[in-house]
Amino acid sequence: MSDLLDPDLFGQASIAFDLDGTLVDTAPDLVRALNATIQPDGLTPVPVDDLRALVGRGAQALLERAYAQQGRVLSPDATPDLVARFIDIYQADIAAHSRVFPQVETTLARLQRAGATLSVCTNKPSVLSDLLIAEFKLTGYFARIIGPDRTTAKKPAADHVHTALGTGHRRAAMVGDSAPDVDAARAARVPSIVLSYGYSEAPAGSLGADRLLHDFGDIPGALADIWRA
Ligand SMILES: O=C(O)COP(=O)(O)O
Ligand SMILES: [Mg+2]
Repeated sequence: MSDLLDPDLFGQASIAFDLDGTLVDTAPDLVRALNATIQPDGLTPVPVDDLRALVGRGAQALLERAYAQQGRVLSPDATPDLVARFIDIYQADIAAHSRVFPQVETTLARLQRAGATLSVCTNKPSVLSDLLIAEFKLTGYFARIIGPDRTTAKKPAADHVHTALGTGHRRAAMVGDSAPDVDAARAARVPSIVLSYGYSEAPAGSLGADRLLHDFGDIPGALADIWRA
């Protein structure tokens, strides 16, 4: 495989990436922080394998879903404190056991070298996203890191994808792992790629993305196919 991507194709492209389950395998630290947050409230620990059904719609949804899974209702009054507690615990050791997925860094570097604008479009709060990306020394790859608090409406809303992509590009794409990513891309009228290893509640192949990939390194080839079609 040639390392050089066609600058005519990629040089005018803007590509938005989801974070949890797409760029970084954050499940071990998310589940540790989640369990430390909910156990004092009498809930039983969530196994890491159950996390894929809970992640993808932000920190508050993560907690609400964990409560619902155990037949408990998270009262609106208690929610802000609980979200704050979760964020504190998670932030304190955000990258203890999380890992960047294989091929992410080399692929981002190839896309960047070809002139593509790269961004992050995540439902993870921006303060956590900035920190996590910095911990793994990936900040320099991204023109923008857009959490739900840096746009008018979060994924699956089109606005989130538009804010991440910016303006002035001729080609665009959204790369993610779950329904909010594909639905936001569709709403923004942008092609989507889904990585099968992520945290989708539904089977990744059923989400309706333009391409389903098993390896992050296959993204440039898939984008070239999509954009040349
Ligand atoms: O924090 C979440 O729930 C989801 O984050 P993501 O959008 O990067 O997958
Ligand atoms: Mg995700």
